[in-house]
Amino acid sequence: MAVYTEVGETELFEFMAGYDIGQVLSYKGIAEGVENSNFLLRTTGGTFILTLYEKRVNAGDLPYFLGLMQYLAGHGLSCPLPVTRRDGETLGELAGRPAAIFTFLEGMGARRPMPAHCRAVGEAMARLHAIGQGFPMHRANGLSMPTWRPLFQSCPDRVDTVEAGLSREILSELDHLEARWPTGLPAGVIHADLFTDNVFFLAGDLSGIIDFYFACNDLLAYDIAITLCAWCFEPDGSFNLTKGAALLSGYQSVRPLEEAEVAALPLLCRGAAMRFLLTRLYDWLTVPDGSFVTKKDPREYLRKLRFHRTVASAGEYGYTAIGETG
Ligand SMILES: Nc1ncnc2c1ncn2[C@@H]1O[C@H](COP(=O)(O)OP(=O)(O)OP(=O)(O)O)[C@@H](O)[C@H]1O
Ligand SMILES: N[C@@H](CCO)C(=O)O
Repeated sequence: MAVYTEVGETELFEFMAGYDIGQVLSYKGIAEGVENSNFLLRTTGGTFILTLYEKRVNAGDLPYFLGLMQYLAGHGLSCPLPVTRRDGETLGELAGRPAAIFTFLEGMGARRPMPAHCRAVGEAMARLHAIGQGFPMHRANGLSMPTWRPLFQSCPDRVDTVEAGLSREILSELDHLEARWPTGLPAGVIHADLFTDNVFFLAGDLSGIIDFYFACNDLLAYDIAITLCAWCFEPDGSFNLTKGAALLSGYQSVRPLEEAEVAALPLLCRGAAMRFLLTRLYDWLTVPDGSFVTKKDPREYLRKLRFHRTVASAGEYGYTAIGETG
């Protein structure tokens, strides 16, 4: 349940006086989500999402996240739009936390993604990348490749209790990634957490993208790698080539990949799997049981990493050059 901070009626009414979106009819905590406290807010002006930013989000990054959502929405990408207050700001303070209100997006995450969902998410990601080229702010990726070894080193000394030999496997993989991580590929704004719970569908069509709190500037193809990892594996751990092909062709219908990006894809997928393996591993070993933060199984990403290690070329993810048939 992601409501870490309770909000009293009086303080909410005071906060709402800064906005021009009508009288509060009701507000209710939202169970989903891990990082922040979210409330469904109904007013005489419509339905909104109220977000209170908790400790795991760096307040200094909020202008980038909110500015990005405003920019993307303003350029036709469907995502929550931060509502502007009477004083012209989008960020305020409520219950001692930075807080903002967003437009409500209809739809829900695809519980069992099909190839058509994968194609749609590929296309939407490419549009995000294309629009993001004009966004003037910059935020370094706080979970980029050089941060992975220190993150691993900060894990408690019990890594091998998750799986025998895991420390050794991670260290050898880090050596591999550090020696070969690509440079010079097209870069720009990436979502960096485009998992199935962050992409909404309505009546089969993609209705919007949420949760920009890992967005940053990094390699565009790294975002594709993250998304392939999140959308194209089956519950039994196998990679679904049809879904991979759909995601990549959806992406390429908007932005064709460069040869160097295609060549780097297997390595970027190993990196993406490592990033989520490590953050999940850290939480697994440090977050107390029964806390609000839902711990996700690091072994899911260990299995994905092992698969990517067997991949020799992007064709094994379903990639075909534009104009060729798969
Ligand atoms: N603009 C929106 N419109 C509709 N629903 C939303 C919107 N923003 C958030 N939600 C709802 O709130 C939930 C949590 O949002 P979000 O994923 O941004 O939270 P979070 O705490 O950053 O979580 P995490 O990073 O763990 O996914 C979503 O799953 C969705 O149900
Ligand atoms: N998407 C992340 C969690 C929060 O962003 C994961 O599945 O590990």
